[in-house]
Amino acid sequence: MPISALLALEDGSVFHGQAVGATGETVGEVVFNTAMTGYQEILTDPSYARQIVTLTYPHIGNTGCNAEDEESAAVHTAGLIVRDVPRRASNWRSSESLPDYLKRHGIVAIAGIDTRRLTRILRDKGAQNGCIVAGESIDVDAALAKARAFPGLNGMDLAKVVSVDKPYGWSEGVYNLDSTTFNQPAKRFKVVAYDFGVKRNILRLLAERGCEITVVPAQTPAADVLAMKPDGVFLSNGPGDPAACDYAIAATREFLAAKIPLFGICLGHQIMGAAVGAKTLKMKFGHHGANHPVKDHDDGRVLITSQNHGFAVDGATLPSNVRVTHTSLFDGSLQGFALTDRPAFCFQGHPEASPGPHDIGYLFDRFAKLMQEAR
Ligand SMILES: NC(=O)CC[C@H](N)C(=O)O
Repeated sequence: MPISALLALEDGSVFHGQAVGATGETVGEVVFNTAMTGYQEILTDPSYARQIVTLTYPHIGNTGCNAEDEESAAVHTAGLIVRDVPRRASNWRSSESLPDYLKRHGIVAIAGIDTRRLTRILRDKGAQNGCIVAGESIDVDAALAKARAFPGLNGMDLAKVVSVDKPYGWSEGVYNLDSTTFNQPAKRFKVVAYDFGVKRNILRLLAERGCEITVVPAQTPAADVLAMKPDGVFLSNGPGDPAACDYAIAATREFLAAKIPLFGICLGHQIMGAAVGAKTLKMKFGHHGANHPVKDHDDGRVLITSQNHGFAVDGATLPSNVRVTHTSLFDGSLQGFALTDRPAFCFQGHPEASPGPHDIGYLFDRFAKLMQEAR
């Protein structure tokens, strides 16, 4: 007999389904992601902390789970919602089924609900706070009350929560063709990467460009980083509200003043936006998927990108020493900018996403070029 599960949203919607992960309960902000593959990368992306993800693609778990596709050492999503988990996983790399993987990581998940209805609610009303309960006895009213009691992500500083305690080094490049060992590229640049919830493939793509990387905790003061005399500083992706990361915004201002090459991705982009004086805002339902068209204003190309953000930098509030480099063709929102008087630029989407489109991977080359030119 399957174990029952329930999803309750703050707007009063209730969905009945079956448990496909751990039993228990979880609360968070419910968001939808339109990627057809990459569920394991999504689950282990620290940017999803305190968020419950529903996938719009109906069959999730087809290729099972493996040890290589993890974007961090833990599952960070607060919960998972899917339409259907296939009974058998089939892939040569699969070492565990998705339900077993979720149970082993203690992640509460629900399947068998109408994810199209759920996604329409999230599109119409905006991301909703929600609660999943999985187990033998479920109290609907208690689940609704828990969904409503979740404070929401506005004002929540989660970067320092998911970050590391101590600095560590990273030198692995991308996977070799055997898919289990890594390339070890020659090192040309010393880079300090702030871990606000960094994904491993970002570090791999930096290493692939010749970066010898020291990953540092989110609250590392800029003076400590500058004392390491890096060629460049990287600001990572991460969960929560960028405006709450005052320590990171202050550090970024110091890096800008020092004219050190600077590259930010997603939360890092938002932190750079706040550092130059722009406002950040909460989007209605955000961008979460692997097929988002983005225009590069330098050459007019349209690039397909991976995205995962619920906050954004308000393009109307950028100062005059900023050049907009990328715009979303879904909603016209700001996707990237560069400073005109500093070697600093950033991107809102995920140029490293794997699996996912590689169109925007040239941004890593741009960072390497900035560091080369600064020598
Ligand atoms: N992927 C990220 O870095 C997300 C940034 C931020 N937490 C947001 O939701 O917009």
